[in-house]
Amino acid sequence: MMIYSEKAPAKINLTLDALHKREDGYHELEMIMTTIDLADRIDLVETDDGRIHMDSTSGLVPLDERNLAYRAASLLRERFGIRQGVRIFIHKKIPVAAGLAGGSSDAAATLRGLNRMWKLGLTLEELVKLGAELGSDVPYCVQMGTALAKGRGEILRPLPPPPPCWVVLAKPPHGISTADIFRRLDIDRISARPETEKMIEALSRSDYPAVCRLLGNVLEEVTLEMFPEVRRLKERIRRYGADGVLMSGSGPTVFGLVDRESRARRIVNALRGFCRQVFAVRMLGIPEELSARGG
Ligand SMILES: C[C@](O)(CO)[C@H](O)COP(=O)(O)OP(=O)(O)OC[C@H]1O[C@@H](n2ccc(N)nc2=O)[C@H](O)[C@@H]1O
Ligand SMILES: Nc1ncnc2c1ncn2[C@@H]1O[C@H](COP(=O)(O)OP(=O)(O)OP(=O)(O)O)[C@@H](O)[C@H]1O
Repeated sequence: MMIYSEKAPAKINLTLDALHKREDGYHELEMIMTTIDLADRIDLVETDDGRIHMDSTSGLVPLDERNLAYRAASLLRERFGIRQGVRIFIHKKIPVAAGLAGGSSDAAATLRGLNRMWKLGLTLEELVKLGAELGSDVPYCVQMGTALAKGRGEILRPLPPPPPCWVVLAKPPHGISTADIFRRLDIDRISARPETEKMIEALSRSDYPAVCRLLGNVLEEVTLEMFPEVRRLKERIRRYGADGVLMSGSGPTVFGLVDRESRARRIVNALRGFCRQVFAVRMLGIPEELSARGG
């Protein structure tokens, strides 16, 4: 029995800007995302019953067609007339409904893995296009690394990786509905927008202080207003010594950037009493680090 394993890493937003609301109800976005060393693992095994089976170490993810990984498999089966079935096992490490693109990354890893298993011969570009049919974050998750994403998230431009540093993440206990946060966003009342171009320049110079200073996310105001504990968590991470702090995606996960592992560990220990899900991980913005399969 052959197992096809794929690593499904989480992302964080270094910037997130919403330019306007579109006719299709989605928001025109401009955001910089980078991959971090916090990952699910997807194991795929072929079955001959022509069905999609799902299982997971987490009780928090749906195990039917509501799961984005299920939908990824279903999309490939229909589009390419595949008869075989598949058993998808998700080893869940990424917190659910956290703003870290966990479900999207699982779907992207499923696309990559099934492309190998079913020998579809699809290029990364073709997989990115298929990913766009599944969700706004899926195209980026197919590609991984550091990228500027525009449109709904499907127009991608690779960027240089962030300077080497540590990321401390804290996820408050409740999950957040992305749709809910976008619904409450008032585009005309955004008080501070990230300077996307300057962030791109900072990445090109590998300028760590500038990257920390330029972190920005227009959804933060909305989420912080709704959940004061997320604001307090953010303040705490800064107080404990992070060089830059931001909420990722629509939240509620908040992250801090730190230049040394010892400082990252210290912040994690200080946060433990306030938050159950705390992690210190490295950025994975470099392509060689991402090409290692499995995990
Ligand atoms: C906030 C981010 O996480 C940033 O990375 C993503 O843009 C959200 O990505 P996602 O969870 O894959 O999003 P989807 O499942 O496509 O959309 C969830 C909901 O978010 C809102 N949404 C999402 C993306 C976008 N560009 N504009 C939107 O308004 C829509 O109401 C949509 O119904
Ligand atoms: N494979 C999956 N892993 C986690 N959640 C999934 C998965 N498939 C579907 N879901 C559903 O999607 C919802 C959002 O979960 P997810 O962890 O992807 O959120 P997120 O990290 O906020 O995503 P994003 O940053 O892309 O908005 C969950 O409430 C869950 O019911």
